[in-house]
Amino acid sequence: MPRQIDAVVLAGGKARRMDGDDKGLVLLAGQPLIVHTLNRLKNQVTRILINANRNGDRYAEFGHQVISDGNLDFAGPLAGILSALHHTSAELLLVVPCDCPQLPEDLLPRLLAGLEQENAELAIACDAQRSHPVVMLLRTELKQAIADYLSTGERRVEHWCQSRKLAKVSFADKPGAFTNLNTKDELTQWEQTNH
Ligand SMILES: Nc1nc2c(ncn2[C@@H]2O[C@H](COP(=O)(O)OP(=O)(O)OP(=O)(O)O)[C@@H](O)[C@H]2O)c(=O)[nH]1
Repeated sequence: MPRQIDAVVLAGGKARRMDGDDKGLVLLAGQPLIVHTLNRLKNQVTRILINANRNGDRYAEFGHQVISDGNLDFAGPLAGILSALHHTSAELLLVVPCDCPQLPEDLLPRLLAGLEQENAELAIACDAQRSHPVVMLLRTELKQAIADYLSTGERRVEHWCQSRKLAKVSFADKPGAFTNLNTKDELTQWEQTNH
């Protein structure tokens, strides 16, 4: 039987560098930023959750279930991942941020291949420069481990990833695939380069 894999798009941050505007909803080339990300994901998984801590009604218009961090509001991306793990019965969860408009369309199969080859608990994406720990595929059985980590007051997603059996999957052949947009200037620059 094929594996069930759900995805969560993290849009639950404070977006301070975006002047506090809700990052998933800022417009890029005429569409909310998260729509670019959703378009990259929609052919890769059957079910997508959107994790957002404000403007839930707006996010619901995109046609996917919206979840918040609950009582862990704004505790960082791991809190969003934990919330998604509470809302899935899938075996694996694909995690992406809302601000990466050029995510690879073969993200899932490549992360899955890396995870299986190394019999890892989670696989994170890397490019030629660095790792991107909020672009990951993880086994949902890690839910308790994340809850335990957060309950100690720790928040660091990369630190947590390093503490588990981790596969790093290279996308060095796709420069710019994980370009993320954090400021209004970066949105403008991206529009000028890509349109
Ligand atoms: N659920 C949830 N997601 C978060 C939280 N903080 C960051 N994220 C998400 O994690 C991804 C990377 O976040 P950053 O860009 O580092 O943080 P940000 O809050 O969005 O932006 P800055 O405040 O400008 O750093 C984005 O998709 C965020 O929406 C949080 O507290 N909860």
